[in-house]
Amino acid sequence: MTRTALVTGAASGIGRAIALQLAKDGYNVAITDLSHQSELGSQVIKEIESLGSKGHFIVADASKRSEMFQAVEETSSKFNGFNTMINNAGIMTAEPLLSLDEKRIQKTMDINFNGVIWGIQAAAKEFEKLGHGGKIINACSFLGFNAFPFLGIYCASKFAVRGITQVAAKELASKKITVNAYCPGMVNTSMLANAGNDLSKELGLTPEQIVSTYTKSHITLGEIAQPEDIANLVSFLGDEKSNYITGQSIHVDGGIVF
Ligand SMILES: NC(=O)c1ccc[n+]([C@@H]2O[C@H](COP(=O)([O-])OP(=O)(O)OC[C@H]3O[C@@H](n4cnc5c(N)ncnc54)[C@H](O)[C@@H]3O)[C@@H](O)[C@H]2O)c1
Repeated sequence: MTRTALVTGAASGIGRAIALQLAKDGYNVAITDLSHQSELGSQVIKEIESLGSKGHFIVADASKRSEMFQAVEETSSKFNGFNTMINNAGIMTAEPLLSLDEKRIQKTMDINFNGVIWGIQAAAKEFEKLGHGGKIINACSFLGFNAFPFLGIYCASKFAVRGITQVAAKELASKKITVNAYCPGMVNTSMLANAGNDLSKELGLTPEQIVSTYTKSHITLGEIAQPEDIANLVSFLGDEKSNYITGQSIHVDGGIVF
């Protein structure tokens, strides 16, 4: 039977690469993103279809519980099944700790952390309704293990994703659901470009200098990742070859050493 996946925040970046990889793997792929990304989302669906798979774009805000439940239900009914949930949507927040305000903390946690919880809840309930287990895969980061100055709330949100991934794996094991996370390092997406711009003033370096300095000093393989590098790990975590892996937050970062 054809497997079905839902990937959140997949109109661009790592989510798009995951959606395309899963299409190559033969999945039906639904993707979500925010309404202003609809055009890009529709393009991703065309790319999925050109790979011979079925795609479906859903406008849904990952930080809204009801929209995540609706997106999962829509995916399941559209493709008559549902096996794999990828909680990918996330935002970067660069701000000195001492000037972080409630709004920025709330927004970052709402998307990066609460969004993962809504995705876990919605997927687990749907798997249960369908009478089988499934796979849940969350976006963490090397910053779910390491502190980086001026990225405090982003780091905290990713430490939290790592924690909830372990808890969810324990709570959902009896339902035959595995829960894991991918932890990219620096990946060539708009998020990295924006982070470079935002950190430029704080670190006194140009965005290009930030990336090249940290690449040289911290990345064993000496280069940043492409989104496809992350998608390859997610492809494995979605496959039955990874059935005995759960609760893990797995590095895919070119060997980042802090
Ligand atoms: N790029 C990196 O270097 C890097 C490193 C480690 C972890 N990550 C994580 O990987 C994930 C993807 O990152 P990326 O680099 O592709 O980011 P990106 O900014 O390039 O793309 C993120 C996508 O998510 C969408 N999105 C944002 N908020 C959303 C919301 N509330 N609901 C639905 N969609 C939303 C955006 O519109 C965009 O299409 C994120 O969780 C990020 O924290 C990225």
